[in-house]
Amino acid sequence: MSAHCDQIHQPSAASSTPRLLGEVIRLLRPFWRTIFLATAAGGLGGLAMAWALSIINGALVSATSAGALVGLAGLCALSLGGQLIAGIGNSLLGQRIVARLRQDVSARILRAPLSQIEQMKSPRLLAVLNGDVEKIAELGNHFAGYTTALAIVLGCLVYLFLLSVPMVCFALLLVLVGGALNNAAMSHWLARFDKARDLEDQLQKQYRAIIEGAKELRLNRARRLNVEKNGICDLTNRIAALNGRAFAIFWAVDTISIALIFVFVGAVLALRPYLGIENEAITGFIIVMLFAKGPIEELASALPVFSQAQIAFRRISALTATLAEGEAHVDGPRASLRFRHALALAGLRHGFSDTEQEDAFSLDIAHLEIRRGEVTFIVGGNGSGKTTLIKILLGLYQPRSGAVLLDGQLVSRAELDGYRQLFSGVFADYHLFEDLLACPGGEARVNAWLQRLDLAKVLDFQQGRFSTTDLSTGQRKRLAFIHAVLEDRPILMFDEWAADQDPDFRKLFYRQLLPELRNAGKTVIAVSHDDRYFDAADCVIHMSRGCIVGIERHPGYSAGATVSAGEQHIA
Ligand SMILES: Nc1ncnc2c1ncn2[C@@H]1O[C@H](COP(=O)(O)OP(=O)(O)OP(=O)(O)O)[C@@H](O)[C@H]1O
Repeated sequence: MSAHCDQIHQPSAASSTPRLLGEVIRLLRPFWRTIFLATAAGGLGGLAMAWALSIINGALVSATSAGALVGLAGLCALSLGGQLIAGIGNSLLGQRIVARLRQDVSARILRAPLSQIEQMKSPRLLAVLNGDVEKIAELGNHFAGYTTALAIVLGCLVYLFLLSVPMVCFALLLVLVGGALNNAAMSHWLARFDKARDLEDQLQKQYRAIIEGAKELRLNRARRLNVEKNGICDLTNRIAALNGRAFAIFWAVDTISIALIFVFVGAVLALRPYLGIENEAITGFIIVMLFAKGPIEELASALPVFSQAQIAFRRISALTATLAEGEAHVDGPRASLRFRHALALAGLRHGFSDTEQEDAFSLDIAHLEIRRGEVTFIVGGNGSGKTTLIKILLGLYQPRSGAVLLDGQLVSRAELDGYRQLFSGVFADYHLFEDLLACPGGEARVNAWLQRLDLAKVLDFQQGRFSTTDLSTGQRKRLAFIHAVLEDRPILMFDEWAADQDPDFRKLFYRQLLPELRNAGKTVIAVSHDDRYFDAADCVIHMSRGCIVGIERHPGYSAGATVSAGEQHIA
């Protein structure tokens, strides 16, 4: 165990945002073989197509030999084969990149400090996980088509070059004009896509409100109309208008670019007598230009998709940079810590605001000890800091200053994940999982608990899973209790667990379950507002405005007095 308190509790330094290009290279590097194969196959396919066009062009102006036809068939096969390999390769690549992005963002969220996740709020995280990654997936799905189109256009340019150098220069000039137009327009549509993406974060919040606030919104018509009109409708209309304008700019420029091809073809036809170029070259040009129009349009249509993917990638990159620090100890060697005597906090100070405002909440605890094998209640008014204290005790928040001590020794950063494994519990805003990862005592033990907490009639447990979590509020919390107990950790934490229970279960919790846990050698930390049961604790810590204002010990309290040996189920 480390002897340096500041090792644990220093807030991590903010990492600089990694450069976008670096991120792209990092993402693509593992797939370089697929990228190389798909690009080479696509390029070969495009060149073969251009060569085939040259044979078709030759055949139009002169007699066709059998050998030329066989060559044409071979080139068509090569072109199709190349396109097939490029298509499959790029599709697989796109999907693997999306899978990797999803894994990467999820892994960073899983490793981020809890305070960071709480600060970011779920709508922002969900917008990245769902919206932004989907935008990249969209690009991935179309990527094969784009690379094949690019290969065909490049192949056509090579063929045009072989036909007539001055005319290919003229064609390149048109490409440059088209490119410059697109480039100038791109900043306009990018700005609109970017603004629309900002609004997507707000839209996620509204989605959350209409799902999580379903009851309230049905009871309150004014609020429902407000969410519908000023929230959803307004935001979706603004997003649609921004995206619509961006696409309108794109289509205007796209039309001009395609018009340039017709201008070119028209100019060649009109100026044919004056150009002094052979007929074969002229027909070749026109065939190639008309043939390449499709792939050119496809490439142009890729620009907004690329722009949106670029914005999405920037968002993902910004999120991953924010979460980059992570909690290295989460992946460190598994230290199995033992809890023998007591947990303690010393010189602890924690707040949520970066500025030291006078009225900002601050938790200040000079010293606190939680003894092993005791039931400790943390009590106090709303907002007095009970849950914050719990999160620090469980190693979920890194306090601004001060130390968390396990059996008198500081818990180092490297040990923090191991330290957290000493606890299980039910938070006030708990999440209920449907499965049990481990089940010491087997199904029989789980079923006994379901019977005891009157849940056996509404669900059962088979093959490591509970049949449902669609239960009443009190039933869900009882199921969460079973999860916590079956994890068999030395310390159990309950944050206002009994608040949702009927009087019988409340009594069962305070008068039977807690004493049984205590008798089984467990340490229990419970946040409670049930003052009529405060006597069920060995120690009651009273909190007010972030400070401990009193510690009440009940030395005469004995669980054995309330639970007879025959009634003890937990041990
Ligand atoms: N994630 C957070 N970000 C900013 N402030 C927070 C956060 N969590 C809690 N607070 C603030 O910290 C203070 C203490 O909150 P805490 O949840 O610890 O109180 P509590 O004693 O558990 O209250 P209750 O009895 O209502 O559950 C409150 O004033 C609250 O506004």
